[in-house]
Amino acid sequence: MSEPESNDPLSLERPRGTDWPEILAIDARAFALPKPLPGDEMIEFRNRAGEGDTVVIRDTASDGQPIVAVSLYFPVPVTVPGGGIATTAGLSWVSVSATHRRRGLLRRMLTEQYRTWRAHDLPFATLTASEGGIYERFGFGPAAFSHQIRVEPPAADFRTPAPADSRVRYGNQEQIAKHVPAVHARWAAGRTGAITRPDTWWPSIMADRSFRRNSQTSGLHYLLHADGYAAYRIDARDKTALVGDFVAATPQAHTDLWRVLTGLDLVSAVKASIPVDDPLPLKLRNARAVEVQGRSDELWLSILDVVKALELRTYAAPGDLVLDIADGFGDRGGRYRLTVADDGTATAARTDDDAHLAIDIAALSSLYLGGITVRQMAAAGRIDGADDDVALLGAMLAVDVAPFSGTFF
Ligand SMILES: CC(=O)SCCNC(=O)CCNC(=O)[C@H](O)C(C)(C)COP(=O)(O)OP(=O)(O)OC[C@H]1O[C@@H](n2cnc3c(N)ncnc32)[C@H](O)[C@@H]1OP(=O)(O)O
Repeated sequence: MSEPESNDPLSLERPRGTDWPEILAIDARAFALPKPLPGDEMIEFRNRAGEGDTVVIRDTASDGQPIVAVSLYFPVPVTVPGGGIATTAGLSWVSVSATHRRRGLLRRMLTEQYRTWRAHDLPFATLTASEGGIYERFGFGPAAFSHQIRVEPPAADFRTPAPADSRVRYGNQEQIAKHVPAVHARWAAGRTGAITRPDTWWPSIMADRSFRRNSQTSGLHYLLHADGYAAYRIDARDKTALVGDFVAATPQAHTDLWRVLTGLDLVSAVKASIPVDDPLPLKLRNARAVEVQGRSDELWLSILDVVKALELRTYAAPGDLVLDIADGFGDRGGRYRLTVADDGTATAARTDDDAHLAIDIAALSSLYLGGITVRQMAAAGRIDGADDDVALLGAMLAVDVAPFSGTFF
């Protein structure tokens, strides 16, 4: 679709094949990166982008009609409470030229992307955010979180004795290619909030493309375990091991892999991003050996189709509530009845009945995976209703595992 308006030189369009080098250049500039992706990386990226939809805004009044903004989404599978895997619209590469910022171009692109998502019946949109203040106005809320940790190997004293065999081996290329995507998919299917990486993402990850590292770091070392893997690189400047991926489908794999990582000789510290409820500190005699240096919002979520989204997950307690949802951006606002049966499955429907609770779509999206509790949200004044109804919604939405996505996109 192309929509040049009569006197508006800024035209929202789908890109032409020849636009991609310019799109990548705009993106690198907007994200303050040193340079755009070269040859092979551009092709891999285009293959990913081709699975969704890209929009650009062209300044038709300028010489050469430069592209001044870009936004795209690709399908991103996310595991929801109960184990279902939902295809979400993964918004990414959102860039507006410094010359055209704060003139509504992001809003215009998102309005078009939102229209496309609704036309494709997608239940959610997701993103990883560059800044925390941008996306709530469009109905996104932070929904999964991670801890950035630092462990000094000598301080990591496991409560259990080391086995005679570590059960972990460094993998060669062939072993990595065979094992890693399969065990990642197995792990992701069992972890709320996890992203199952589409096939088109793996070539770039396996090739360890330049944008994934800097000139001071080694390539990725893959530690393989029957039920997991860890991929880390060494930063030569301070001899730290930077864990890029840590995937353990069983508690034993988690212990075995961490034991090897925290046993790396000549390494000053191991740094990783882990779920906020990761058991690693509890496996050590001194939990403070795992120093939490930061907490990030990993994955943002926006419920696009309230009925579909509410019915996709399962719930921890039965109940019946009418939610009055506010939406300042899209078409999601209104009252919905959520009814959860004894087996934890739900039905949802629009209703004219009186509401028990009022909440906006971004706050509900933040609660959806269980990364923020209803009690926290209510304490922040972002749910309105009687205490009993707040408590009931809290019991219904409760999860026993903190959501963790494990993939930046
Ligand atoms: C999913 C991702 O890709 S995250 C990456 C986002 N991109 C980047 O960070 C790259 C660098 N930044 C940019 O390219 C641009 O500054 C963007 C994309 C963040 C914003 O684009 P703009 O065209 O300037 O935004 P636009 O003018 O449409 O603003 C829309 C609204 O968001 C607000 N907004 C825009 N940027 C920000 C920000 N950084 N922080 C807070 N609010 C913001 C505006 O005030 C406006 O609010 P309103 O409509 O409610 O009054």
